[in-house]
Amino acid sequence: MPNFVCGRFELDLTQPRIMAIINVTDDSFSGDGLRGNLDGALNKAERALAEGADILDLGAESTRPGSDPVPEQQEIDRLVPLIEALQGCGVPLSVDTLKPSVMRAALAAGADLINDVNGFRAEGAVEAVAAGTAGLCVMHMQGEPRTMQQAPQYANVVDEVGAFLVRRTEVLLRAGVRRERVLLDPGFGFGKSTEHNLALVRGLGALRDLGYPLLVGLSRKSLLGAITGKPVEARGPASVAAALMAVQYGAAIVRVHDVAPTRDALAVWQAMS
Ligand SMILES: Nc1nc2ncc(COP(=O)(O)OP(=O)(O)O)nc2c(=O)[nH]1
Repeated sequence: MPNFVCGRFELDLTQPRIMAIINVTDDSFSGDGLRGNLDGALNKAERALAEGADILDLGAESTRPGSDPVPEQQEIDRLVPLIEALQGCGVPLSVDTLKPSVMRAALAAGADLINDVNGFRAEGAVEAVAAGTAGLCVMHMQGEPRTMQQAPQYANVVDEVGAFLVRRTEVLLRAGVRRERVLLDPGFGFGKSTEHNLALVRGLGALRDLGYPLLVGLSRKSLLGAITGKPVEARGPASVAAALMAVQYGAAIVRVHDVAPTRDALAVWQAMS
C-alpha cells in the first residue's frame, strides 16, 4: 500500500494509526469540547502527542445528531490560532469541517488534512482542496447532522455507502487530486441505525477493497451505548474494543478520544497478529 500523502507528511499505513480528537466546540456529543479554549486545546493536543497520536483532528463545529451549524467565522477564529500554535508539533494536523471557506483558511494556516463529514459535497469544497497535497478524508453521511438520525433508510447500507464514497472520490480525482491523498470513512452514526452501524463494521473489508485507506470513528458513539448500556462518559473500554475490531476488519486509522488505551491495545494487536 503506498504511503498516505497528507500535506507535509507521508504516513506509512502498513501499521494502524491513531487520529486524536481535539474538539474546540461548545457542544460535542462526548462533552469533550473545549469551547474555543486555546490553552485547553493545546494541553489536550500535547497530551495526545505524548500518548502516541499519529494525527490530531481539530474540530470547531459539533456534528452530533441534532446539532446546529456554527457560523463560519467562529469556526475559523477557533481553528486558525490552534493550527498556527501546533505548527511543528511533528504530526499531521487534520481539520474537521464541511465548509469550503473554513477549509481554505485551515489550509492557509498550515493544516495537512481536511476531514469532511459531508464528503466534499458543499458548493466550492472540491475547488477549495483540489490543489496542493493536503490529505482528504471523504466521509459518508445520510442527510445532515440536525436530522440524520430521525429515520435512516438503506436497501443495502454497505453497498450504498461504498457507492457514495466512490462517487465522491471520482469527483476529487477528476479535479486533479492524487489518489494517495484520499481516505474513505463510512461515517458511523451519521444517518445510521445500530443495525446499519454493525453491518458497516462487518462490511469494512468490502469498503477496504475499494482501494483506499479507511478511517473509522466509533469512539464513545451511541452504537457502543446501545451494545453496552453505558453512558458516553463510561464508553472508554468499549471504544478501545471497537477500535481493535475496526483495525481487525481493515481500518488503517482509528479516530479516538482516548489515545493511550488505544495505543496499548493496538500494540497488543500488532504483537499477536
Ligand atoms: N472522519 C470522521 N470525522 C468525524 N467527525 C466527527 C465525529 C463525531 O464525533 P466527535 O467529533 O467526537 O463529536 P462532535 O462531532 O459532537 O464534536 N465523527 C467522525 C467520524 O466518525 N469520522
